[in-house]
Amino acid sequence: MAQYRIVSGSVAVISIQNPPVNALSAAVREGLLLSVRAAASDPLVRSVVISGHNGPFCGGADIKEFGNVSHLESGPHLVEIFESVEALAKPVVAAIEGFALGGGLELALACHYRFGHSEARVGLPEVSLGLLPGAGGSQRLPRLLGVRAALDMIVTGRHVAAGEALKLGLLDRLTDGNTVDAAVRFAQSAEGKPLDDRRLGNRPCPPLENIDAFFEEALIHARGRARGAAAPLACVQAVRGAATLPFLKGMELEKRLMETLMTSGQAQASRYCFFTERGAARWTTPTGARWDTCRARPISTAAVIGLGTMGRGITVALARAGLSVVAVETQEHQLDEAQRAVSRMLKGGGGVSYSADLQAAAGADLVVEAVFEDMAVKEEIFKQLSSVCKPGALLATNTSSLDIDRLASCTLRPEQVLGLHFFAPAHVMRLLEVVSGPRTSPQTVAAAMQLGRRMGKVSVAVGNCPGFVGNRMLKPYLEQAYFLLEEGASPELVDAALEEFGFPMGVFKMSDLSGLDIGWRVRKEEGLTGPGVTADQPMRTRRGRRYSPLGDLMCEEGRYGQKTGRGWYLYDRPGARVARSDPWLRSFLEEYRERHGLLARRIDQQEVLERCLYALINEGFRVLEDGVAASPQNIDAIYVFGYGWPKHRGGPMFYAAQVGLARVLEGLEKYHKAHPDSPHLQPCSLLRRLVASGSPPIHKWSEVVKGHRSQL
Ligand SMILES: CCCCCCCCCCCCCC(=O)CC(=O)SCCNC(=O)CCNC(=O)[C@H](O)C(C)(C)COP(=O)(O)OP(=O)(O)OC[C@H]1O[C@@H](n2cnc3c(N)ncnc32)[C@H](O)[C@@H]1OP(=O)(O)O
Ligand SMILES: NC(=O)C1=CN([C@@H]2O[C@H](COP(=O)(O)OP(=O)(O)OC[C@H]3O[C@@H](n4cnc5c(N)ncnc54)[C@H](O)[C@@H]3O)[C@@H](O)[C@H]2O)C=CC1
Repeated sequence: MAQYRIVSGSVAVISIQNPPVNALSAAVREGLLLSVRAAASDPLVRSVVISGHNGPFCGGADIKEFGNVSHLESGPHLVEIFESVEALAKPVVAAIEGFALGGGLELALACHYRFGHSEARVGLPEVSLGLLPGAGGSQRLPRLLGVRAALDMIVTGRHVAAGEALKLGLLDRLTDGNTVDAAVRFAQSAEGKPLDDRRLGNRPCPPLENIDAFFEEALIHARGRARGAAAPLACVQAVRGAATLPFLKGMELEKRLMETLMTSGQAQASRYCFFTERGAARWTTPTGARWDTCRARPISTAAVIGLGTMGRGITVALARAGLSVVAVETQEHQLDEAQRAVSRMLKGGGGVSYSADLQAAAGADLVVEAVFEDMAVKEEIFKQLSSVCKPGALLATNTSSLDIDRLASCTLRPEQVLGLHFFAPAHVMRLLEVVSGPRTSPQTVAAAMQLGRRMGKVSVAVGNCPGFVGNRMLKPYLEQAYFLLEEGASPELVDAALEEFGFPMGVFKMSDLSGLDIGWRVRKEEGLTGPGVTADQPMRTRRGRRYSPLGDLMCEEGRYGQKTGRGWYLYDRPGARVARSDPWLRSFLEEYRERHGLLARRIDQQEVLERCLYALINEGFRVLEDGVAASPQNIDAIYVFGYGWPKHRGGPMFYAAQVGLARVLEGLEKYHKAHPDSPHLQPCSLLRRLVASGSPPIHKWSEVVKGHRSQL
């Protein structure tokens, strides 16, 4: 799978052919090595150009091979191929169109010259797969760019646009025209010229002052950002090798580090996330409609109703995807403020017009409602939209908790009603839950999924139920965190355990950020709190289950979180972000425990993790059982891209499989026995059945789920 041809009499053009991204599979590696050898031995060949077939240069090593050692070991090794390329006595030019990523860029670094198309991008994104550039990239890039720039690229894994790559010296030349033709012309001009200096393996790394201090600091910085991931730290170690060791010794270090990473659970989890992200696009619905049989009607105009926190971000996301947007808001001051905020985010008008009148939505292909979380207000808007909007227009709500079916039934077009659950900030967060009810048509889902892709979102099709998938699973997680406070934990202890696990923020810091009042309002609507609710039942029980009123009591004290400068933590002023421990809270919790006869006990981090995460995972199994999510992979995509679940732990369902389903079941049984009034700790029947059927691998869970009532 590497094409070999001679052009212009003396230039061998080797073209990597493995659509869609020209990954370096075993067959490609075989073909590449044979071609390089052919070019070396053919006396007519005086120079070589390496390119990608039909566009992209190369998306790197074939990630599908990584899970299987025998696949990895079949065919020649990339390191060996790249050594042959670098050692060739004839100039080799990489002609980079589209992208050169991972092993693709490592191949280009082994070439003597790099030509890029002006719209190409290059990068070493292995770190996001739990790896490092293990085919010489960690050793050659620092020799070319210097340690600082190389370390930045390798530790962040960021894609670098051609213009920047030229400035960095990573690309030698750019062209707007045909890259291969330009590279061929250049290769001919380089024929016969000395190459020693062009071989990066021969070059020392550009010197760096205070090298030890530099790397110590780099390690601390990487550790601070890694949230427990091993790969970024290994990347720093490998680059340090490049800066301090001869090339071959550095290559040995790179190999050792790579072997450890490649066989790690973290790399397995990160790889799983890579495919999970892409797999979400292959959606299904309960009526049997599928992503590949259903055509989506294109959407080119949209209306957003309500320009508060969410509506502004949604407007920006839609405008950036190229839609023409009309933004509707009834409050004059909100409208003015939103207009300024949206323009700032879009750096100009960006195809957005504004109105205070719902009639402005009449011509839109899609309407996204983002007004207050109040059923009566939303019902009224959906009634109006049903008559105002043109036939065929889709009506979406961004509600995070209300019933989509109820909103659909307010309209004359229930098949065109759906939930588009964006996450805050909507123009930044990658996740979009596409929520369909029983009457939502497959074409509506298809159009929403296609739009999600245009916005660069990871869109996951889910069924309608309270909280959909993400928030539904969050509820038991939050609940256990509250219970732990009652039993003796502090917010600091709970948050530290979760942050050490890899969440960017513990549950209490997260509540302070999003606002405690949001949950309070929802609990009031559900009749769980509010005047008179506790008159005929104990303070810590609701509907026969354990209930913690801690969140309600905090709100009654006016402690809404960051917005009021006080919540589970203390902040310097309302709106400030730095959380400090609050002595008030400690006494508040002590008094609370005393009042309710609760004895504080020592709680360790393991209990925090097991109680919070197993309760969340248990709900995930229930979601699967109910058919609200089509697969465990979809649940994991929701958690990784919407809730900060660390990628190197794969997502909650993957994590459960990695921990062992029997262990999760055992843990839940233990905690449920200790807390029988907490139903979320009662293991669900799907988990029991999976364990009884021998804990099959995650991609086989659907066989056990089958037979259950499914909404998807
Ligand atoms: C005992 C054990 C011994 C261990 C020995 C250890 C030694 C091992 C030596 C191995 C050395 C390896 C060295 C190395 O440097 C490793 C790498 O190169 S890792 C790969 C790095 N590359 C990437 O991370 C790029 C990943 N891809 C992307 O970012 C995007 O796909 C891309 C920007 C290229 C294109 O984006 P887009 O156009 O949006 O398309 P999609 O993302 O939807 O992808 C389309 C399709 O292609 C699949 N795919 C993409 N990249 C790869 C790939 N590298 N390998 C395999 N397949 C890939 C993708 O999954 C999509 O297919 P689906 O079917 O939809 O999933
Ligand atoms: N804030 C968050 O983090 C998230 C919120 N959501 C959901 O998004 C929706 C909006 O939430 P926020 O943006 O936080 O609320 P918000 O209170 O910041 O904004 C709501 C806006 O709607 C406007 N509005 C009210 N009635 C209107 C009407 N009839 N016509 C036009 N505008 C009207 C209000 O003036 C206000 O500007 C809610 O359903 C919420 O549950 C979903 C995901 C996350």
